[in-house]
Amino acid sequence: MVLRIADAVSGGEVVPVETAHISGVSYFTIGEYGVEFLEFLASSGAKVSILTTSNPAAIDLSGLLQVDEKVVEGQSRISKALRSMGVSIFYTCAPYEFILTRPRTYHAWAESNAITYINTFRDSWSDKNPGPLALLGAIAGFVPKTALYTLDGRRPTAAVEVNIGPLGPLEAGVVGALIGERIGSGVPYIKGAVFADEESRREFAAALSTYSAMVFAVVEGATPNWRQYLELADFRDKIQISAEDIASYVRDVETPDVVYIGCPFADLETVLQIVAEVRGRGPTKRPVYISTSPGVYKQIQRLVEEVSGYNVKIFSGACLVVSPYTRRFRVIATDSLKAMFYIPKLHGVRVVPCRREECLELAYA
Ligand SMILES: C[C@@](O)(CCOP(=O)(O)O)CC(=O)O
Repeated sequence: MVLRIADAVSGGEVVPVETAHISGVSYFTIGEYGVEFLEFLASSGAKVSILTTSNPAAIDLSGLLQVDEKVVEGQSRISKALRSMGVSIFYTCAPYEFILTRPRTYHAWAESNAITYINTFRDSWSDKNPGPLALLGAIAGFVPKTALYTLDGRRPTAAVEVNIGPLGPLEAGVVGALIGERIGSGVPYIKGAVFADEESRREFAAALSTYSAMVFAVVEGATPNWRQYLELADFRDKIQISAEDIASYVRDVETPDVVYIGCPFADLETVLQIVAEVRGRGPTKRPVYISTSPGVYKQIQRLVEEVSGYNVKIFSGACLVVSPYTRRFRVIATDSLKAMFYIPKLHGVRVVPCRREECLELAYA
């Protein structure tokens, strides 16, 4: 099947890949037909031939997100099928946290934030493979050699100037979304962007690829080999992003029912910062939900228990984008542009943006 797809999209050429990461493994997003597809592959004896990880599921590791029995059952069928194919069911949207991909190595990843992260901040090469293709590629060990697996296909096409100072997670997300919306396709070459921390890099990568089809940007001074990319550049577009552009994106904040941090999954530092803040201030008035990766979660289990008494709910392996649990809320405040995009579409719940500090203020308001 991979060869047939390659005939259609890459002139029959394929590229061997070191790792795969599949998306579309939540019963909420793939439903019955998706489960049947996975069960069909598993029952045919298919096995992955490379390290393959999976995106978040509809249910978290400790059962904090209570969902219908039907979803529990569907999710467990998905896990069973994935496990029998040899997929590492370490449900995370941030596999780059523990798979330290090297520059100029090939990968078949399907989750757009993760692809954009490794392409942009590591110059590791992955195109956006649809979930089923990433899985088929994991079994075959190769995927179609589409443009992003070639140097020519990674040639920057748009010059972007961002002179705003260090970008925190919300600003980084807005910059990603604005570049995505204004350019739409091609490869942006970004000058002047400084990311305040790891969370900001994650939010930028997630927003760029949520608000456009782009999964690679060259960030001057940050992307490995950026000088070579600059030499190759063939700029057709030129845009500037200003502090005013960012301000106009972040509208007045409506009072939320809950605050949500962790789309993409929050890194350890972010979790620890929030924990320190609530330890100092005491229980929040509105619940704060934080999704993080199973790896981080396992390291901080004692803290998770401690802050649950402060109305802070840290969970892992699932997120509020792919879990139907989200539907019980009316308004969610978040610093994630990706959550802002998907939650209203998938769950019909309103989402308002806030900087991390403002989000916490809202939790205490
Ligand atoms: C809901 C989901 O499709 C989010 C969108 O992912 P992406 O940004 O298109 O990779 C993820 C998933 O189903 O695993």
